[in-house]
Amino acid sequence: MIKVAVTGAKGRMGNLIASLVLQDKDFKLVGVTERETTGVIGKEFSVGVKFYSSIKEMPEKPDVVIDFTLPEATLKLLEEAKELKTALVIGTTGFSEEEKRKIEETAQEIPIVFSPNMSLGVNLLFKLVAEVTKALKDKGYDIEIFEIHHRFKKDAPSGTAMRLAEIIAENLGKDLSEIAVYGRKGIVGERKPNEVGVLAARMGDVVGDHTVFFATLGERLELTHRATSRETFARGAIVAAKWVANKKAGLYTMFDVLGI
Ligand SMILES: NC(=O)C1=CN([C@@H]2O[C@H](COP(=O)(O)OP(=O)(O)OC[C@H]3O[C@@H](n4cnc5c(N)ncnc54)[C@H](OP(=O)(O)O)[C@@H]3O)[C@@H](O)[C@H]2O)C=CC1
Ligand SMILES: O=C(O)C1=N[C@H](C(=O)O)C[C@H](O)C1
Repeated sequence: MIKVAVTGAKGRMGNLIASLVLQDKDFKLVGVTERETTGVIGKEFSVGVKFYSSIKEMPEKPDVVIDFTLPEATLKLLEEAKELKTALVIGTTGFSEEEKRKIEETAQEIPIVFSPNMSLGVNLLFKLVAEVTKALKDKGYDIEIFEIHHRFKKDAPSGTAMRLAEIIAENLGKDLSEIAVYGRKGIVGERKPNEVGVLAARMGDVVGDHTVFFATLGERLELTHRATSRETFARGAIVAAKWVANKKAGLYTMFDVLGI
């Protein structure tokens, strides 16, 4: 039985994941967290499972913590997980480069699965985009990334769009900070050959759409993934938690978990 804790359990992802953990016979949910100020600390999430403000307060030490919150909450969690020697599954997005380095450092001491998107479809999209970028490099194709998410999303562009941009830059042999263009306005001039546009829209209840365009004069290739339910991410996180529970320290992605 794997002991699991879920952070941000009042949130869209945290709530769904904690519910799936409760239904899974391989897991025991030992506690969930929320912000100290929410007024739920000490109250029951479900029968026998309480809200805590830290994983350190839980009556049983979790083997794995699943985290879909905010960067500031994840950074605090890194310290606590290091102290308790607990594995982590991090789905949170919106980290700065420095914050990502902190995750890498912590993974020298504990096993961490870190991925901006836990769905199989998006992880295949990552592979496809790498292949197509390599194949079209230096052949005059413009590459642009579009993403759409629900009106409640806090970070932009999405973590997935940023990962797509990194994959494209890696496969072009370029530094992303030198080629990324985040939106356009005014007399910006003609498009430069190596620009990679990253554009974010926010509307309604869109779960998560990502398209990468490869366009040249006379044709356009579009690779699109549309998530229609958050279960696709939540189920990916559950698979990752089972996978990482007995791994040695290291930084892993969903490629490792899914074996793709
Ligand atoms: N990797 C993936 O596959 C996916 C990643 N995500 C990412 O997951 C994250 C969460 O998304 P979503 O569930 O929609 O967001 P929500 O805002 O619905 O949920 C986040 C939850 O975390 C809580 N929280 C904030 N700070 C703390 C803290 N210090 N301790 C405990 N809980 C805290 C929030 O509370 P409060 O409301 O008070 O701030 C909220 O309940 C985002 O970064 C999103 O991009 C989302 C879907 C898939
Ligand atoms: O906030 C969301 O909802 C999502 N966030 C992730 C991201 O930023 O890439 C993944 C997914 O698209 C949903």
